[in-house]
Amino acid sequence: MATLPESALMQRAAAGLAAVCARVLGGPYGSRVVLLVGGGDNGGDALWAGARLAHRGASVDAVLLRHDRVHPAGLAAFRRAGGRVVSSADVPLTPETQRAIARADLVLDGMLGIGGRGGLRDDAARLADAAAAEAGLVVAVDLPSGVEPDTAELTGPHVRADVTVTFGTHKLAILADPAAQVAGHVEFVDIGLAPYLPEPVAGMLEPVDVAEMLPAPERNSDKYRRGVLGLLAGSAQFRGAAVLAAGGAAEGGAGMVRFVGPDEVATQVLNRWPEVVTSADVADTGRVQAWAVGSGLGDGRAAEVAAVLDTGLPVLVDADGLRHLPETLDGRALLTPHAGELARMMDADRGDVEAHRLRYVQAAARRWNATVLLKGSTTLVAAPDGRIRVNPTGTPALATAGSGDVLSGLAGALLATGMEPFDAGSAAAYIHGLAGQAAAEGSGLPSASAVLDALPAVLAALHSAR
Ligand SMILES: NC(=O)C1=CN([C@@H]2O[C@H](COP(=O)(O)OP(=O)(O)OC[C@H]3O[C@@H](n4cnc5c(N)ncnc54)[C@H](O)[C@@H]3O)[C@@H](O)[C@H]2O)[C@@H](O)CC1
Ligand SMILES: [K+]
Repeated sequence: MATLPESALMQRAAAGLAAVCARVLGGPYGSRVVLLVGGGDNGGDALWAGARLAHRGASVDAVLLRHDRVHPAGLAAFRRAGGRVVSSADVPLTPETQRAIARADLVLDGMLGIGGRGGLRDDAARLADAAAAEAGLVVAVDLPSGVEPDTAELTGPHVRADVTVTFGTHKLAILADPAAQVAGHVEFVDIGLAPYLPEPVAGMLEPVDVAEMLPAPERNSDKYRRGVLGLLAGSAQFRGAAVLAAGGAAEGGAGMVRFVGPDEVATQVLNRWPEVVTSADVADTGRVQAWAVGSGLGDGRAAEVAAVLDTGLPVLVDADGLRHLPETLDGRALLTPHAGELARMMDADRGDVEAHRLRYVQAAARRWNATVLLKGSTTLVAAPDGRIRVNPTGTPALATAGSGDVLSGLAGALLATGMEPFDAGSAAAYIHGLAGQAAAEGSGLPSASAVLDALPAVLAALHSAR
């Protein structure tokens, strides 16, 4: 801001914001727009964008949260463009403002942005409710007002947006749950901040990042170059888990899978994946480069999990395997709990974990000195050194039995190629999410087997993105 004329950044933000609004309205001419305007620069963005929409023929009303604190230049521009203020001093929610919201094609939420803390209060909360209940589209300016910008938590009343237009850089609150769940579709407006931004607190992979992480299939590849995975999964009770995890590894590019388990499970794995080699004991398994343990293991089997952890190889621990973790690990493990499993590991309440996903995943990574991948609608991956990645792919349709087993085999296969656990976990979550999306396109609510079937095409597309 110091290098630019006054309000230059706000003008860039408002121009991008107005363009998105115009697009979602299908053209602003003749549409009704209501601005909810807070006292800070977030409100200023809304007023400047409202002025642009009014210039293009929209009928724009503004509800000011506080008449004594409003962006002065933004308000002046809004009035010059023909915009009307429909609230009266310090009474934002009147029958008139309520009517305006109910009639609006689009409500632009400019109450709070990155300066907001602690949720919406009183009138602001009631305006958010009115917009959610009655308005057409709700477009949030920068962030849905009331969410916690830096922790992605919901600590009080907040806006529920259909679209969020964010400026300059992505904020955690629009990437990570629970806050991301109220952001709707996210549009990014570049206002030229990139050279000035500090190191990011979290990363998000793009297709080319994942493609570059994957080992290139080489002509002279032998199975050890592609990675050999040891798999300790499944039980008499949960045989399918072993079949799906083996499939995740086999379809995920493993050079070979060495399965350990009781005969009745091994038979079923072999029926589906004849390329798998089986043995009855961890000690009898031939050479492997990484292990995946835990999917469908059931209770017990602690000694086998301990034997795997003792090998000193990179190990992925999933599901029931997470019951048998030692006090600490050696930094080479990848733990893949869902919120319920993480709650049990941390002796916490599941609801508390869901409300503070970022905090818990980082705490677990520190506590076990391991990379922790927390599954869920937005998967988070935390390294013990504090790095965080948020996974952008996936679909709610992935919340299906066996989907986690596929992920564990796939992530294990990537570990076996020599990728560090942080990369293996985040790349696997990315690929698994894409496979879920592809499978959902086919059938709406795909089974875990359908996700598995989608893996080869997704991997082939990523390889060609290099
Ligand atoms: N910083 C930048 O480079 C840019 C910022 N822009 C906009 O400016 C916004 C940030 O503006 P501000 O820093 O003025 O802050 P906000 O507009 O987010 O919030 C205004 C003020 O409200 C108060 N407040 C905090 N929590 C509250 C609560 N729960 N209830 C009521 N009041 C509360 C605080 O004093 C805060 O400073 C961004 O989100 C973005 O929309 C854009 O104009 C583009 C450039
Ligand atoms: K906002």
